[in-house]
Amino acid sequence: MFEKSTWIRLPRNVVVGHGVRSSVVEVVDDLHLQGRPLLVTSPTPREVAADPVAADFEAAGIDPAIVTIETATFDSVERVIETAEAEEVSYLVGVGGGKAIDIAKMASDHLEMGFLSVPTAASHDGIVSNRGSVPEGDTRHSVAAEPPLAVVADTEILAEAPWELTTAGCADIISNYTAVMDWRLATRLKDVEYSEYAAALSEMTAEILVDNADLIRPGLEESAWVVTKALMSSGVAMSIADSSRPASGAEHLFSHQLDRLEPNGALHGHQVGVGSIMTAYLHGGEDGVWRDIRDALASIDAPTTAAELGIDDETVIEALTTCHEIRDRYTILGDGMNERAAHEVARKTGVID
Ligand SMILES: NC(=O)C1=CN([C@@H]2O[C@H](COP(=O)(O)OP(=O)(O)OC[C@H]3O[C@@H](n4cnc5c(N)ncnc54)[C@H](O)[C@@H]3O)[C@@H](O)[C@H]2O)C=CC1
Ligand SMILES: O=C(CO)COP(=O)(O)O
Ligand SMILES: [Zn+2]
Repeated sequence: MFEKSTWIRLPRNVVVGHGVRSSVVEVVDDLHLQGRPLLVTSPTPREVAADPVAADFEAAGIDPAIVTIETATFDSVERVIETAEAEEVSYLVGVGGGKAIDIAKMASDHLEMGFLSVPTAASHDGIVSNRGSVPEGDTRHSVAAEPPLAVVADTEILAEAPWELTTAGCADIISNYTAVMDWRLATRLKDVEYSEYAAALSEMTAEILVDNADLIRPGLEESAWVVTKALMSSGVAMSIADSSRPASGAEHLFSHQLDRLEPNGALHGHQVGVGSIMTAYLHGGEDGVWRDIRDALASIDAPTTAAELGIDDETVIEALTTCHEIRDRYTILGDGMNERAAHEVARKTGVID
């Protein structure tokens, strides 16, 4: 008997384009959401977009509450939940980079409330996904969370954000190549659940981005458009898989470990990009696709070395040799690299000197 079932949760409205920030209230109306919103944001995105969105709500006769978080932690999720309860809000709007959006989606999951995603940076592929990513102690959780009811991505805001945020988003997408390699390996060796559709979508997204790399240039609003569409497509792949597997493999474990070792390190996307160069080497050796990944990253101004990340060589080696312990996710790192092997891959790929 065929007993398989799946439940894919995706946004109902996706609004992307120039000036669409001012459509948030209209989108709320289209979704028939009633009552007060709670805007969940972080300091800079608050100035850039959350305060203007709050003003749009006020102009429409809706009184929004607002909470500013600084970190992507369970404490922040707790603070947002407490604020939502105290302010008696009916739905949440995450306004910011990956951290604010992750916190909003996890809090709305707990509160059983709808949530809208309003990215202010094209820096990560959590804009649409139904996952949150949060560190706790020695580990990094990939938490099931509420997917957004709607995404409102204003390309004018995204294009005006610092350029490195956009290149980080590109690198987060390029890292899908190695994430999918790890996923297929884990399926073959450990029989982990696998979706050919999600894997294909994730790879195709990376491919389209790389093919359009010449359109990705600072100051071009079209770049924000190309990158944002890729970030959404990658997020949909995660939602189809109901796992971050299509977009997160060993290169993400490496980045998550760097976050622990060097809390003021580089952007998430930049770290996973450099990780991806090295894990591609581990998968394919000298003749594998690691050079293509490195060149694709370089072509969109993303870092390809530890020095460009601003992280010292020793920390890279420590992260490589310990990051398999971050979570129970089988990857090309297996049960861990030893120090000599880590030096070898980091040197051969030019990540360290
Ligand atoms: N849930 C998921 O599926 C995914 C989650 N993530 C998570 O997202 C986080 C990384 O996202 P990021 O956006 O890199 O981090 P972030 O949210 O810390 O943003 C990076 C910086 O950009 C600033 N910023 C944002 N918009 C700006 C604007 N318009 N102008 C000027 N500054 C602006 C922020 O204030 C912050 O300082 C990590 O915690 C990562 O684990 C990443 C990918 C997928
Ligand atoms: O960053 C992600 C995908 O780009 C997902 O994060 P996790 O590695 O925590 O699942
Ligand atoms: Zn990522």
